[in-house]
Amino acid sequence: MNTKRIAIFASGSGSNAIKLIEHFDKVPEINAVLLLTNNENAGVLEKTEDLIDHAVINNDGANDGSFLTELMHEERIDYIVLAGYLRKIPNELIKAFPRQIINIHPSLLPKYGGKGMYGMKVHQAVLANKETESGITIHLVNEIYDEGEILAQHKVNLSSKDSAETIQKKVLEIEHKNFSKEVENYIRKQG
Ligand SMILES: Nc1nc2c(c(=O)[nH]1)N[C@@H](CN(C=O)c1ccc(C(=O)N[C@@H](CCC(=O)O)C(=O)O)cc1)CN2
Ligand SMILES: NCC(=O)N[C@@H]1O[C@H](COP(=O)([O-])[O-])[C@@H](O)[C@H]1O
Repeated sequence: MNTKRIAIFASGSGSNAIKLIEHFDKVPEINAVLLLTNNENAGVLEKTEDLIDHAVINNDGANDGSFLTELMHEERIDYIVLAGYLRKIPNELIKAFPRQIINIHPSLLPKYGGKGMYGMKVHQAVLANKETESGITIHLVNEIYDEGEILAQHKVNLSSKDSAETIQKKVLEIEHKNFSKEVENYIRKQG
């Protein structure tokens, strides 16, 4: 496999982005080369300033498919990995990178997905419905939030003692454990 270049998109604290960067530091054929965020105050920026190049865009840029496509081509990006990125990926970028944009969602899709379902909102909804399990979904990105082809799911058990915060903690734990490897496996499978 020729060396593949990954861009990571994140909007928040970036714990998954950091795990991805650390993981691919040890994978010679796959390089995480760019971190893009739509949030100039994102915690991920400070935490990764010495680890990876940054692209900070505003929400107009986040909505501009041709701008994002041009930027990804300029950086010779092969795969885009969304790690807590909260803006809709424009259709033009999806068309320019078919089956090359991967997202992680903190629930067992199709439950608890779609517009408005992100971060703690997901775990609050899971709690409110007294679910006995939750988990993560790693999927390809299409034009509709959280409806792309599912690549992998991993579950966690919940009890009546759980709060939204403890659910979030359990889910983050399996994200950190599984996301990087699932991304690596998928990229290797594409050759
Ligand atoms: N075209 C796609 N773009 C994105 C997808 C996708 O599947 N297709 N996944 C999301 C990530 N995500 C869930 O995994 C998600 C993120 C954000 C939202 C949402 O409702 N966002 C708000 C804006 C929030 C903000 O900017 O603060 C909104 O659109 O009103 C839903 C799901 C990434 N992009
Ligand atoms: N729908 C998208 C969504 O909710 N993504 C979720 O945002 C969190 C980002 O945490 P991080 O910034 O610490 O990686 C993660 O739990 C991720 O699954």
